[in-house]
Amino acid sequence: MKILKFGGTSVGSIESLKALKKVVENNLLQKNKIILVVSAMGGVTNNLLKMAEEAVNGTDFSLALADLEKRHFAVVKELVPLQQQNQVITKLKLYFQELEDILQGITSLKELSIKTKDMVLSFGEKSAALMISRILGPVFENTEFLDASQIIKTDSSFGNAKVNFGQTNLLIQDYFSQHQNHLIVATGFIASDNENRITTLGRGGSDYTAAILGAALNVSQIEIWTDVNGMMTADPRRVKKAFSMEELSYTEAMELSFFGAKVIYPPTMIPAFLKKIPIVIKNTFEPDFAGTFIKHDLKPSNTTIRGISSVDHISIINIEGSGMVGKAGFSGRLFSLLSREQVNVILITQSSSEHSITFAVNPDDAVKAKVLIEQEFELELLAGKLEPVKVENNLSILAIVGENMKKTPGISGKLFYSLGRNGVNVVAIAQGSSEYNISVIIYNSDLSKALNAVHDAFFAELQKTLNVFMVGVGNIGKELLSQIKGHKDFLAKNNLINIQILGLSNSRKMLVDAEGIDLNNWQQSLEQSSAEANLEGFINQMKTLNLPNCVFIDNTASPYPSKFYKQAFEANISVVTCNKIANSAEYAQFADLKETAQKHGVDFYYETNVGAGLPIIKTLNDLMISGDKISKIEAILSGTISFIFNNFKGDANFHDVVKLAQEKGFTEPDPRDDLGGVDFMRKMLILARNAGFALEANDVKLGAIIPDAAAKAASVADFYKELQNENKYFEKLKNDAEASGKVLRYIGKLENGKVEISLQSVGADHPFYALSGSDNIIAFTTDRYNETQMVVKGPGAGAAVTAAGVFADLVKVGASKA
Ligand SMILES: NC(=O)c1ccc[n+]([C@@H]2O[C@H](COP(=O)([O-])OP(=O)(O)OC[C@H]3O[C@@H](n4cnc5c(N)ncnc54)[C@H](O)[C@@H]3O)[C@@H](O)[C@H]2O)c1
Ligand SMILES: N[C@@H](CCO)C(=O)O
Ligand code: NA
Repeated sequence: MKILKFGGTSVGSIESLKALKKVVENNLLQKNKIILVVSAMGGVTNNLLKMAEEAVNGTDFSLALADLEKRHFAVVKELVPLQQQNQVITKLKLYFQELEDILQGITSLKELSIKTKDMVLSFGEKSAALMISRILGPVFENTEFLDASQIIKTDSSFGNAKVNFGQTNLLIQDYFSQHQNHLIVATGFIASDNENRITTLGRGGSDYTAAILGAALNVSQIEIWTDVNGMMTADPRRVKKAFSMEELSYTEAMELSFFGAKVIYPPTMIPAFLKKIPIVIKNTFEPDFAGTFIKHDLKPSNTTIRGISSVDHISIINIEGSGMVGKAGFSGRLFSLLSREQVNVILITQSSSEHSITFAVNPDDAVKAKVLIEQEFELELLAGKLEPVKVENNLSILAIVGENMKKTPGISGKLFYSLGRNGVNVVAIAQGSSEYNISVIIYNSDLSKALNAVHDAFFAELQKTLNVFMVGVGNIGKELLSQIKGHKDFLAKNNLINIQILGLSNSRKMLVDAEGIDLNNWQQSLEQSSAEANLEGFINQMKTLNLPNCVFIDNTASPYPSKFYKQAFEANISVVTCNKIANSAEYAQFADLKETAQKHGVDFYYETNVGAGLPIIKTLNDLMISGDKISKIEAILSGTISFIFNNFKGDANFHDVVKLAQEKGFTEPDPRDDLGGVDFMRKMLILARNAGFALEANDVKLGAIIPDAAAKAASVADFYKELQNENKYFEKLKNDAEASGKVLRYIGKLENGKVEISLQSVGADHPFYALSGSDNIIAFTTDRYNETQMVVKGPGAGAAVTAAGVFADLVKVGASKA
């Protein structure tokens, strides 16, 4: 035998009642013996309460009452067979007449006791159960309505009555033994006291009815039919990746729903729990969903936590002072005061110095609690033994829950790492020694970010999402987006990293879409965006969305985005860039950026600043962190210039070779930066700084490659014009070198903390002689790589290799532990 309990949303409309009927039919088809427990139609309980209040205030409740009737009659007309409709409507009319009499009584007495409220509320359950029993008549002949208030007996604490189980169990067993061949549709929530006055069972009362019946009758299963797919791993309105749990223990259900999860209210399940009756949460609107099982004997789970619960709005009250230290009775006095005055304490933490106690309450109770405490401890406050009581608002609770957490080290580490890395400030912490639950109090504005970050961190079988905002979609940026598009699925599958582009900007337009930008037509979307580019606005939107695992990518050559890196770090957003400007401006800025990123536990990756995708920064960092000392770096770090010297052969024209380099995407957006040496200078400076030298740009001795007139041309067009004029000059350079069997190379050197870059002719004996295409080469001489240098060589410019380097940096952010 099974109990099927249907909540308000499952009985709230014609559609849902049709779905309910299907569920019942399916059960009967499978020859299941079932008992139904139903709530009032969705919204009816609140309407009844409102009517009662209108009645006591002397306002007119007749419209609301008429609405209530209409709602029920509409269902009857649609779902009850025609020949029985009158009979049902007559019965319902009797109920509503009785209800009206009571409401009128309330109006004349101007008094609404909890006792009367219970009576008013009972009409919601009674009308629903009566109506549903008639809807099911055609499905099963012997369908019977049961007013369960007749067999569930309680004390007289109206509003939240205590069940007298001895008496109740006998009455239940007796009733059902006499109705063995019936399909019973019972009211939830209502009961009666010894004088047969209606009582109600408090929060989650209909679930409680199901559990009471189930336990008394020793059923094999209790099904709670609702409008969601079971219990979810986190609040699905905030965490898109939340998923339904297959099963969980009673303890876990208890912990999870203590904060948040509204699917069931587990304390009501205790009768079932004591008898080890499994409870299944099912979806009336998706009956094929298997459901979430709450039971004993669970399968071994592969996750350490079962789920994350949260309470959106709480306030905390903090009491501290010397008056509390070592005072055994202090917390007793405090908490019995709060309990006596019906202030529900959600969570408590106390420091081991006993100097302070912090507890969380509903925001509605905060002021009341403060005043109560101030009265109770007036003397201590006056004597300065307690500090003034502090209330803090706009807070939330996030709790991770799971029985597997017990005796598993590393869980709190993971929790706090993911919160910390995402810049979520933890205001207070509580963990019960049962180790089933770690709760943190955080700012409400951080709750969504925190929930998503923690969900990503613990459900490792799920992908972690990187939320990316990118400025610069030119040569490099465009290629990067195409690489991401092509490789996204692979990363999701093999590295569990899901890359979402939420923001794009070029120098004209910008586009931010919190749902993610479709990479199949990003160009069109950006072009059609109504938002003009506005970097400050872009950054603000990125910060306001406050997402976890957020990354800002700068693919521009502009100094402007780098002004925002620090703000990004401060908002716990990582930065990945191929733009060299930030790291080659003043040393103080470079140092500050590195320090800020480190302080906020986020990443700052710029591998492509030097040698594009070649592992140069990484190699240098590896040498440094392993304690090696760099004594010399020699390098060719301009892909453009390499390409030019490697192709300026035979009767090639210097101007045309430079043009070709630009067309191939090797040059900077402004090729004067390459030919004038600035780009190379920046790279040497960045290397020197990463090698530990606090150098500035003007410490670099920069030798020229091109005559001044070209280097200082007012525009790119002028620059190319100048190059045409200088062809002879370059011919001569080349011929002179060739005459002595040498080639031209633009070489940078860092030695003894000094950097110089110069144009040299080198012979075949020089390691940099044989270089082709746009190759870079870098040779590190260090304490450990002394006799033979460590050399990295390969293509050091071009959209494909550069974008790949940026991409790898991005994935590195995703691969970090939180
Ligand atoms: N070409 C290479 O091989 C290579 C290698 C390593 C690093 N890089 C670096 O890559 C960066 C980009 O080079 P590119 O060739 O793609 O440049 P590009 O001119 O093709 O593209 C630059 C993009 O940035 C946008 N942009 C510029 N200023 C902006 C602003 N203030 N706000 C928003 N968007 C802005 C432009 O609209 C454009 O979309 C440069 O910093 C360059 O040094 C290039
Ligand atoms: N313009 C640069 C790109 C790589 O940073 C070069 O030619 O080396
Ligand atoms: Na590199």
